[in-house]
Amino acid sequence: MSDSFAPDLLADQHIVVTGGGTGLGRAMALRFADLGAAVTINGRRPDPLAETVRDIEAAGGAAEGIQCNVRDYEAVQAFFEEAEDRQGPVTRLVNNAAANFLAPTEDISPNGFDAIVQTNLYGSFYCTQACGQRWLERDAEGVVLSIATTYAETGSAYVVPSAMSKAGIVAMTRSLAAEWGSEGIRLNAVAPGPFPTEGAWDRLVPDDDLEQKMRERVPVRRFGEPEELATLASFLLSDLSAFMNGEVVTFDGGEALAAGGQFNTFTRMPRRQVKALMEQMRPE
Ligand SMILES: CCCCC/C=C/C(=O)SCCNC(=O)CCNC(=O)[C@H](O)C(C)(C)COP(=O)(O)OP(=O)(O)OC[C@H]1O[C@@H](n2cnc3c(N)ncnc32)[C@H](O)[C@@H]1OP(=O)(O)O
Ligand SMILES: NC(=O)C1=CN([C@@H]2O[C@H](COP(=O)(O)OP(=O)(O)OC[C@H]3O[C@@H](n4cnc5c(N)ncnc54)[C@H](OP(=O)(O)O)[C@@H]3O)[C@@H](O)[C@H]2O)C=CC1
Repeated sequence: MSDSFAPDLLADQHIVVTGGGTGLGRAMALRFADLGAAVTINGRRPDPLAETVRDIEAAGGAAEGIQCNVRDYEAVQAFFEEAEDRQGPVTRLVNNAAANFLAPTEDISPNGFDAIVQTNLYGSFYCTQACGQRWLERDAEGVVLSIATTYAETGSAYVVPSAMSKAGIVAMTRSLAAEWGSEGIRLNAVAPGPFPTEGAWDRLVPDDDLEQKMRERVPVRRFGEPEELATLASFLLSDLSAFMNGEVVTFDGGEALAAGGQFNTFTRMPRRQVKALMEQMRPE
């Protein structure tokens, strides 16, 4: 994808992308490597990791894939040791790995709740803390970018463990932006709207009809493209955004805002019809 970033925007960076073998994580890993970064990705399944590493290397980039379950504190410690042994000090972190499913809240088992919250919230904390400890010890600057959701702010029916854990990630981002900012460590988050990845769609979009309804909720009448998110993430990890700290950037084609406006449903009607209705209501 062409963009106007300098081709070496992320040179000299070693960027960890959790869950970087698939979906949005993969798109970010590919872009970061294209902009000169050494990239280390993790995840539980070896095949997506190997495929993404292969694709990055084929494009001339540097990448390593290391299996890791971010729910496991010891595994996260071992992952960062291994990542730094292979490609040197980690300088940037993207908390992207996540778990989610649609479920009536009254039916969620303790294990189901744990699977989501431990991946999203604990996993992001373990990785962020591991990086923060290293950067503080080394007196090194660093940047953490976490992938949240728009419903971290509003809440959402049927994805309660995800909403709870993403809200926790936003709280971590804002808290550590204050705590570590003076040490040269910045933390920001992106709150994406719908991006049709296999991982999300298999678990969250039951059929074509609902997919169409989801699309119509977005004012720009389309879903996001992973490459668009990768472009924003590249900016947020680079020094171009050096003054941005503790921010949550909504990236959803206007979907979340539109959901709240009292009269936004009029935008689903043909504009000519809306104008006629409004004309009728004007006083003589
Ligand atoms: C479109 C707008 C987007 C909105 C925002 C999107 C946010 C996202 O996060 S999209 C990313 C989606 N990607 C993933 O979720 C990838 C990772 N997911 C998984 O690995 C699984 O889906 C997982 C979350 C279920 C975890 O898998 P695993 O660790 O292998 O665990 P188990 O299969 O053993 O299940 C654990 C536990 O959870 C219960 N469970 C699984 N699926 C459901 C379900 N659909 N409804 C209710 N409960 C479910 C399962 O039964 C287990 O509980 P117990 O039976 O009590 O042991
Ligand atoms: N797609 C969308 O519409 C939206 C996505 N998001 C967020 O974007 C991010 C990426 O999602 P997306 O690309 O769509 O979905 P994916 O399912 O493709 O991505 C999730 C990734 O996380 C990895 N992962 C899951 N559990 C663990 C674990 N315990 N340890 C390590 N890695 C794990 C998965 O690999 P593996 O299973 O091999 O471990 C997978 O690579 C997530 O944070 C999601 O919440 C937010 C809003 C909207």
